[in-house]
Amino acid sequence: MDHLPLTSPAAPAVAASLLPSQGGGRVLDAYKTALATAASAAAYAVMARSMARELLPDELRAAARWCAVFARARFGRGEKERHTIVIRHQFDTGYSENHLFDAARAYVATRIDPRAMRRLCLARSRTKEPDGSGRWNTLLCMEPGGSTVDVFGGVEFTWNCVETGGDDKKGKGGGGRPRESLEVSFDAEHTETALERYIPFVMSTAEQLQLRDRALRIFMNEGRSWHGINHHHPATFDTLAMDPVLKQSVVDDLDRFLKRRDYYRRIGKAWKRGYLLYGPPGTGKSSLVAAMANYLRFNLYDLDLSEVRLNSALQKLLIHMPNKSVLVIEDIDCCFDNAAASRNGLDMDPNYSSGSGSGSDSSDENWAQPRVAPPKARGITLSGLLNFIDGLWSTCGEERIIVFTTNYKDRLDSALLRPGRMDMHVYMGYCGWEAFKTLARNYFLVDDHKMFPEIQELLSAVEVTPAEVSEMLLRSENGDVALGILAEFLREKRRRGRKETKEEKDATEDKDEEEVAEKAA
Ligand SMILES: Nc1ncnc2c1ncn2[C@@H]1O[C@H](COP(=O)(O)OP(=O)(O)OP(=O)(O)O)[C@@H](O)[C@H]1O
Repeated sequence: MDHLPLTSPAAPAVAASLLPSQGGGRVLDAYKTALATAASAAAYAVMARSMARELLPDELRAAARWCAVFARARFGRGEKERHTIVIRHQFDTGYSENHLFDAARAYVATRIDPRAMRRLCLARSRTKEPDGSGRWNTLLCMEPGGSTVDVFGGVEFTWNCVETGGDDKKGKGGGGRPRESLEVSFDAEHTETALERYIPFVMSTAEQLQLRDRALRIFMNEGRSWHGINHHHPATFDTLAMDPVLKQSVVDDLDRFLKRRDYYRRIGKAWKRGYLLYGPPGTGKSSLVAAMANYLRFNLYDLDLSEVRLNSALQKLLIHMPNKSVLVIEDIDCCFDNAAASRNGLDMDPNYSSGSGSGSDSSDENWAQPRVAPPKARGITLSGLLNFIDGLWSTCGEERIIVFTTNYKDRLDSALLRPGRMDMHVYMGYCGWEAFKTLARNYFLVDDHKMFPEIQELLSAVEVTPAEVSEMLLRSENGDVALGILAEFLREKRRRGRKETKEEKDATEDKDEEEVAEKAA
């Protein structure tokens, strides 16, 4: 076999530099021999590669390639320095728990592939809520000796579960029992990423998981403190009957808010967001608040201002609200006393004409008529509340939502409607066709029905709240029957509406005639 020609452009230069002035003949020979040997080795390698390509099946070549990569990774790793962060279950004294260990364990549980583990530990614990109720948590953990790999920002982090100790010597607080640790290892060059980005990410992910799993609570004010009970309101954005575009815009707004911690810091604003929900009673304002709390997994703080007598009490309540919570003040239009009532020390405003009390009365068609008002806050003012929310309160906490609800947006103090005060105004209106379809799907799992065309037409002709529709749909478990009841209810509403319009028209005509007669007389 012929040797390959020596075509390397470097060769003549190298050869020239090797040419000594005397005895150069032997050196030159040796150089030529070396080059010829190298060239033939290269030629053999090329030939072997092309033979392998022809003779070996694809699978075998892929396996060989994998072995090469594995060997490189395995033996190459030895060359790289590895660093390890040890997260002990307990500190050395053995008395205090290491919360980072719990966070890491919860995080690693989400990264374990059970199929890749020969031994797994399954733990179930019951957490006691302050109201005495219990909650079960199930966690998949690694057993000592277990290992799993996580990739973050392109960097590989290897988690190991390690058990140490376990001898009979009763260490201080350790009781001689083995101690479990989680260790995370990575290439030394990624130490900064590990400490500054990965570990904070592990902790925030664990916090999110904990938020997701925790039982939500609703707190109500009594005197100067909050009292909470578990919050099981079933409303979610899926069950809420409202205009789909508006619903999506509320969800998007909440999502944006959650992601904007750094943004709020950068622009120097408190990380809070205000929503004003308005519309007739029974249109779902309270349900929307519950859906928001369920969506965010935030606890609800339902502030009854009639219980608050002094500004100092209000401030104490607000300061004691933790982060990640929703503050709701319902019927804000009737929370603050007017000056006259204040002077008289009255709790009730006889001229009150809000349609809503503390709960909703869906069948009340006279919601705009005068009623007995709920007690009002005395000693505190709306501007005092708003100033506190915008001022001190916003500096002592973050990630908070404030919701005000009202049946009468037009009666609200201009201070509340000022741009920048309530970030989003959401109108909760009468039940439209899309909202009805959500209710029908919720109640009877139907997307279509022979009665739908008539109901659609009736809904466009009458004003009916989602609460009224829900009430009709609840009257029977049989969808055909319930939709029939609803259609009859809507027909009756339309009949009454027409009659009232006719009576009003007749009355106006009578009045006009009377006036004409009087003028003629
Ligand atoms: N948009 C809606 N979607 C689903 N259910 C609704 C909706 N609106 C009302 N409901 C039903 O009616 C009940 C009362 O509604 P909700 O209390 O949310 O209305 P509201 O507008 O807050 O009334 P109020 O102004 O009187 O406080 C809810 O528990 C729910 O069953």
